[in-house]
Amino acid sequence: MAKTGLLIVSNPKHITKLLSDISKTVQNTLYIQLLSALSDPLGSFHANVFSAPPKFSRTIYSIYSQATQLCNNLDVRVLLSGLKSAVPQIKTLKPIDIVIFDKKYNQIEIDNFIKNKVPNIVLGHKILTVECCASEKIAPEPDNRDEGIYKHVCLGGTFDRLHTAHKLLLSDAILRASDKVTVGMTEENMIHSKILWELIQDIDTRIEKVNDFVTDVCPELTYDIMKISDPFGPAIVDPTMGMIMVSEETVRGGELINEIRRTKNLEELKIVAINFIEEPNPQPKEEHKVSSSNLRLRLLGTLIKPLKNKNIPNKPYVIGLTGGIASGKSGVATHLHNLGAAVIDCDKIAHRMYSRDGPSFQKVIDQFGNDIINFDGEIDRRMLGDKVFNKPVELKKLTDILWPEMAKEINRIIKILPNPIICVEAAVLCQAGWDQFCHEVWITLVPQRDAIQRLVTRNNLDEEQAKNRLESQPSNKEYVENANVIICPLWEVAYTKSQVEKAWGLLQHRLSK
Ligand SMILES: CC(=O)SCCNC(=O)CCNC(=O)[C@H](O)C(C)(C)COP(=O)(O)OP(=O)(O)OC[C@H]1O[C@@H](n2cnc3c(N)ncnc32)[C@H](O)[C@@H]1OP(=O)(O)O
Repeated sequence: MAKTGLLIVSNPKHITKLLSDISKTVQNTLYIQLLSALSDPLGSFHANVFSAPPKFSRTIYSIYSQATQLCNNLDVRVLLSGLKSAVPQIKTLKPIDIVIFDKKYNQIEIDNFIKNKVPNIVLGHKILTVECCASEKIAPEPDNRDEGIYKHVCLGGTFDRLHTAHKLLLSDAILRASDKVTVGMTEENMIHSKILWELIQDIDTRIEKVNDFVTDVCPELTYDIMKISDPFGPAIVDPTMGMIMVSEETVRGGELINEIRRTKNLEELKIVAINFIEEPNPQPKEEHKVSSSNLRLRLLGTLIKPLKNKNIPNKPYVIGLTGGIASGKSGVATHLHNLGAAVIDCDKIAHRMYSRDGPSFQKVIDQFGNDIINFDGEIDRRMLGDKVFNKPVELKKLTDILWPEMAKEINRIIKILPNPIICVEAAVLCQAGWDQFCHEVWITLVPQRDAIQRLVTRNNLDEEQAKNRLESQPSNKEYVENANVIICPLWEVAYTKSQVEKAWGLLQHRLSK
């Protein structure tokens, strides 16, 4: 299979057939160059079949929405330079391994075209012709397209895991800009309300991906891709901006920007809204439009980080299950148990360590005093909890006593359990360094506000106490950094179970290798 393909489209109506065929031929990136149907032979390449950029908008919408349905595994990039003005050559950042035509040309035409128009092509490249008839259906065209071209166009967003709807938004902005496009990229303070925000790519990665795309599809424009920490960015102060691209659901944001511009005697921005691209195969909890949230949801249960080689025996296979307080670890452990894993509950091991006959009983009393002893001679865990939760120094004194004994006990149990897969459930597994004896780290993740709510109802704590408990633990972001697999038990039990089953199935697949 070729890594990077260049598809030369003489008639966009062929796209459906072309994309279905090409997804079997090209592996990573597919560039699409729209070629004028009137520009035969290929030698006179420049686009003139479409008269003005708004018409390209419809074609590009159609291509990206069909790409979503037919070859979502490919990074599809519709090249825009030739659509804005005649350009002598097709420039691409990645070298082309295969050129695909949608109609037959003779060998001399093809050779000349490749030689003159495609400078970034690999030696030994392939040529493919997919002959098409013109009757394929085209995706619905967006309505109310605006006709104007503006010197400086702006847009903003999070642009997590750049997908076809982002590409469409950026492409439309590029088509409508004569000089410059400014892209405002939301900083972390603006993303906390998003679903699974902890999985959003870091801002530098997001900027890099957007920059890579825009400079690839249209290197002629100037781009300013900047971080923004409020919903307006430079759009409320920059007098050179003339237009803002928004999505259907952020039109109100554009209007707010204009309200502020009016107060500063700045000209209002033309607001152009782009239609959503429909999600062809929405799964439970997913939106019906192409979205980054859907992509993040799809990560649940999958291996999000490669496994490290650890110097531990292959068998049994140990999953370290960790996650914040009240994040649903025990529920996930139960699902794993039902699937055949043995579960070691480290909270219970800790309790055993300082039970009256346990190895740490006296040390804990010596450290925290006789007043934590109950009427039955056992340590009162609630009292001990009050002494250590949200008091990092005190908690460390307790864990310094307990963890070494617990680690010994856990490793002893791992050795004697008959199950091929063992789950070690521990709230602060990685902080204790116990990920060292686990082959994988799985985490449970729920938003902080939900964990607080669970603690209030489940543990009978008031909100202040619940917050204190949470604060004595690592943040969700820290958990995510250590995770190989993430489960989000935020919704109904059946959905959590389906995530665990997915993760289990993928684990079996990994183990079979
Ligand atoms: C490396 C590990 O993760 S081992 C498992 C965690 N245990 C320890 O670190 C031992 C120290 N902790 C303890 O001895 C007890 O938790 C006490 C005495 C502080 C409190 O006892 P209890 O009130 O009975 O609470 P319990 O042991 O059920 O723990 C309550 C929650 O705090 C979590 N927790 C316990 N210790 C810690 C800790 N050191 N850091 C962060 N969270 C902790 C528990 O995992 C549990 O989470 P969950 O509600 O999501 O299941």
